[in-house]
Amino acid sequence: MVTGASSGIGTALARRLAGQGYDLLLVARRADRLAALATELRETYRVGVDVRPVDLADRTARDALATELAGRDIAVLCANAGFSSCGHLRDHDPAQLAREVEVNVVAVHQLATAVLPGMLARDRGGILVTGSTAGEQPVPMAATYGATKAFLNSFSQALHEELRGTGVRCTLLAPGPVRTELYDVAGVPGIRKHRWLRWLTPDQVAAAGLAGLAANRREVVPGVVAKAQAWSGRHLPRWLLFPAMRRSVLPLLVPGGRRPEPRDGVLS
Ligand SMILES: NC(=O)C1=CN([C@@H]2O[C@H](COP(=O)(O)OP(=O)(O)OC[C@H]3O[C@@H](n4cnc5c(N)ncnc54)[C@H](OP(=O)(O)O)[C@@H]3O)[C@@H](O)[C@H]2O)C=CC1
Ligand SMILES: CC(=O)[C@H](N)C(=O)O
Repeated sequence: MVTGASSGIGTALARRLAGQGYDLLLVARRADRLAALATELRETYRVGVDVRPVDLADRTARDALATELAGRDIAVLCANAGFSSCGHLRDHDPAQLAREVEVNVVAVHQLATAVLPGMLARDRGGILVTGSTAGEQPVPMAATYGATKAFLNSFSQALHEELRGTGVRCTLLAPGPVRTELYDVAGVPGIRKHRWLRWLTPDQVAAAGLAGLAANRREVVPGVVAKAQAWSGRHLPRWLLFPAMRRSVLPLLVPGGRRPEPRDGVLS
């Protein structure tokens, strides 16, 4: 099962799993994209593909999905769907920020806890959680996003350790910059012009994540930039890290490309 299969890393995960012969259950909101991907995967790899067009921010729809999953033999859960709000927190609709928490955090937690008992009963299974290097430090201009990813990075690594000695595994996939629609959704498409971020493709990230899950690794941080982000997020004191972020990535996280000024308060 792959959430966020209609785009980016999720589509790449689905293609790679289909290539390994897995039947698939694809989840996202855009039914047309899921249907097109399902057709492609059935024709290319001769696997069975079901689609569930579900808004993971919708508790009722999510409950129904979780109930279905709890009753099915799910071999691999890729809890990947997510999105980011970028810019000042004060400029965002609180309801949309709450949806970000629902999709990025609550849905991942709910789906993982739904599949886990069945996996443990079969003593077999894998959960790949797409967190982020953004979870390794607070991220001004993406405050909600960074906090949701901090939850995922923590949760998935803790679960990895809890599952030691069982046939079930959990791996954190913590990418850095990946060339996907995430930045269009966040209103900062121009960030992709910045080549120094050494953008990875969704397929490179999906391949690394699935290889890490197969090897039962605690975490996978694909690429040089992501490794540098993760290291600095974990080890640099905030008084050094925040000024460095102000000079590098934070101005790129402002919708409309406006450079944040010191008078903006949170950045001064
Ligand atoms: N791109 C990057 O640089 C990085 C991305 N990540 C993470 O990777 C994951 C995948 O993102 P990425 O591929 O980059 O971005 P995309 O925007 O390309 O894909 C996001 C996916 O999440 C799905 N999604 C979003 N909101 C919902 C919702 N309410 N209900 C169901 N599905 C939803 C989208 O489907 P639909 O719109 O059809 O519902 C889409 O399939 C995310 O968790 C992201 O945080 C982590 C680090 C870096
Ligand atoms: C910009 C980034 O690298 C970050 N990992 C993200 O999650 O978007």
